[in-house]
Amino acid sequence: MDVSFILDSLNDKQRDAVAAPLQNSLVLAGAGSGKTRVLVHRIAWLMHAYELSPYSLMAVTFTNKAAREMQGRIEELVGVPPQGMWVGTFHGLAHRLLRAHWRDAGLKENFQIMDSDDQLRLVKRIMKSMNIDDTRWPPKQVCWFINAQKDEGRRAAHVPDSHDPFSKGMRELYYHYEEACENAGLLDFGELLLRAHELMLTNPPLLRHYQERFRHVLVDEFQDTNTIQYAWLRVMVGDQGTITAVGDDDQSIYGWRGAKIENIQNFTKHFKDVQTIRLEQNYRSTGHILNAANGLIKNNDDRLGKELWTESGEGDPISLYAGFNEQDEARFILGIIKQWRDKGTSLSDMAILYRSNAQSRVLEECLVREQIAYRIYGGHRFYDRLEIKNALAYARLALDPNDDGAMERVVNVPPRGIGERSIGTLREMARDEGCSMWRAAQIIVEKSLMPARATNAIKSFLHLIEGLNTTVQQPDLNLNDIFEQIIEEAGLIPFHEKEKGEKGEARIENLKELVGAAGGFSWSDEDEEFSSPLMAFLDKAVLDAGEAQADEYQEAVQLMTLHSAKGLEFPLVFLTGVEENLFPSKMSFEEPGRLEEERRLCYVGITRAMEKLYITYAESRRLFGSESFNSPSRFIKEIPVECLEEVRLRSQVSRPVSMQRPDYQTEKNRLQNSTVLNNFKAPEVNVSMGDRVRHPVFGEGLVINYEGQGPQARVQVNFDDEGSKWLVLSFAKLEVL
Ligand SMILES: Nc1ncnc2c1ncn2[C@@H]1O[C@H](COP(=O)(O)OP(=O)(O)OP(=O)(O)O)[C@@H](O)[C@H]1O
Ligand SMILES: [Mg+2]
Repeated sequence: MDVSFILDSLNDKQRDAVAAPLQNSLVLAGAGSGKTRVLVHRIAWLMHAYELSPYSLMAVTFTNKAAREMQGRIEELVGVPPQGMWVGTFHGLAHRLLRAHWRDAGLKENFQIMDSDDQLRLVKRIMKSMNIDDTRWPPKQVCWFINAQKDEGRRAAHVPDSHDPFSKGMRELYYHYEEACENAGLLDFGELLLRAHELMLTNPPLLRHYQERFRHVLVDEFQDTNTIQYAWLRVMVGDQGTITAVGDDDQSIYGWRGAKIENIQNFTKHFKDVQTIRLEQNYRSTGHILNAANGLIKNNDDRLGKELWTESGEGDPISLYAGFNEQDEARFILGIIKQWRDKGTSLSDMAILYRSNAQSRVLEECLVREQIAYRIYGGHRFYDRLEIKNALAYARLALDPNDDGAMERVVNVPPRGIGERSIGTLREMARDEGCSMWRAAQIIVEKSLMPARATNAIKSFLHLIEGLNTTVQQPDLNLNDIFEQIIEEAGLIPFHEKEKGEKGEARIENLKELVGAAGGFSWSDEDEEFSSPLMAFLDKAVLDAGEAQADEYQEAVQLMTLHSAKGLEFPLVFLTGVEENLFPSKMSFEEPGRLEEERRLCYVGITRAMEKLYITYAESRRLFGSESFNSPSRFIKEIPVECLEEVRLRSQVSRPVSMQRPDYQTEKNRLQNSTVLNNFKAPEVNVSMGDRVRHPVFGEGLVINYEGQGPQARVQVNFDDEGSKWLVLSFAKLEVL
């Protein structure tokens, strides 16, 4: 068979990697140099040139979206889908193993996966039942501790004993947490990996089976594997199998979550006869974008060292925009998006990237106002929304009434007269009897242990869930019918109808969307390890959170954090909020090495852009409920100046790219000359953006923002002594200076 078509569209080095013998190899290369492309072609090559069955291949990607993309690209290349091949994230693959071998893994058949929100609730519950002071041991920190241990492959019993009371307390809580998870059949994300690793170590025949099956394992984004993931890879590959890993040390951005860059160095020691290949030609971005990325990352020490080059010409310089505040930044971005859209660029080819999820709100509001479709990755994701989680909790209870987490969530949602006191009694009883809250509720009803009203309320809840339990067991009901019944019988629609305004409406729409998503869920033969489609759907909702929204293929601007942008590319990219304290984040100043990780994150951001990159920052920003004035990020200064061009909406004022805070007079000119901002003039009181004003109490300040119309009109003034305040214009008695 002629297999040259697999190599045709590759450069020499990429070919070396793709057509290498069946051996261990490591491809180390910068962004956009074709690492992921090499993996796809390598898979095709193994199937065609070496006639390996897809069944004997496993590929690990970083997100579910990347896994789907990889499958699509293989199919495009070879004409048929790679059936039988395992492609997924570490979590997804571990989960698959555990569902298939739940008994060997020491799990309950209907074990449930917890997301971080469920995990936090569980920790809080445990701490409450132990009467532990959550100011001394903040529950979030407890979760953090537990997850960090799991990332390192440590169970509570493996955590070294310590004299320090804090560590001792943490270890103790970890023990109780493990026990609670075990009893309730709950697995957090870290547990999936840890358990899958243990499953292999403790079950030699099973391990042999998988080692014989997977002749070759492929890993993308290898630089971000943590200890337990790497250990699992090593076990799965064993002595017989081989592995291809591709990665870029300059894009290691998950150190804060336990990723170990040392895995790259250890790779050549742990695997035999590793062929190392470096790729240096970048096919993604223009020269200016690439030079900016190279210039920035040079400031990091301890790099494996590589320089990217491109044949694609210099392209447009990177545009730098100094927003007056976050509103202005968003307005500017929207302006550019509309220009590109009107010139014919698809909205899906545009991405807005930010450092932290909270930054998306202002951007989203602006997009909504302008009626531009957008899709948000991460943040408040579809399956994370309150109303969706409630409906899913009902479904979980219907499958397994002993799921305490689900029970706590919905036992009184909608309110049905089971108040905090009753729930407390249920909780206590469950603890004393060593049973689930469901069982405790049954006992209370059987023995009438509570006042009649409370008992009746609990009785009707039991009745409701038993009914749902029958529903989910009907073999001829589709998933969407099941969710329709759940929503109907639990009374979720009338509950949200009572909520005022748009919020309730949006929640009802989301519930309908859930029914739609359930209807569109396909349960393929690949999922044979699930005992029911509902269970497969519930797991997917946790693991796939946000990545598989119904509108995935609709044209929409893509919004995401820099962390979720890894591996992706877009013709037009906005890198926003590039300010000191935000990016690099304030936290990164405290821990050694973190600043370098932030710089790598910036490198990831810049290298997502193919044709055009905008970098924006705001001189004042309201975020996390307070106002701050940050200078432009040091990263901007590290970009070679010839790659940058400052955008001047404010034509008369010339401002070099500088790190200085602007003085007020220049600011005033700048604002008043700004085409964007001058559309906002207070109608009744004669105050304009950029005016110096005096307030009888707060003193002098500068008008920096404006909202609303008529009597509701408000201005934001940055007072010299009192900081920033929002004032209602009609009351504020401002005097323009
Ligand atoms: N030899 C080639 N000829 C043409 N285009 C190529 C070639 N190699 C890679 N590309 C294209 O360059 C872009 C970047 O490739 P790819 O995403 O595989 O890079 P990467 O190294 O995985 O990047 P990242 O580090 O960001 O994950 C893609 O659009 C890819 O199709
Ligand atoms: Mg890639």
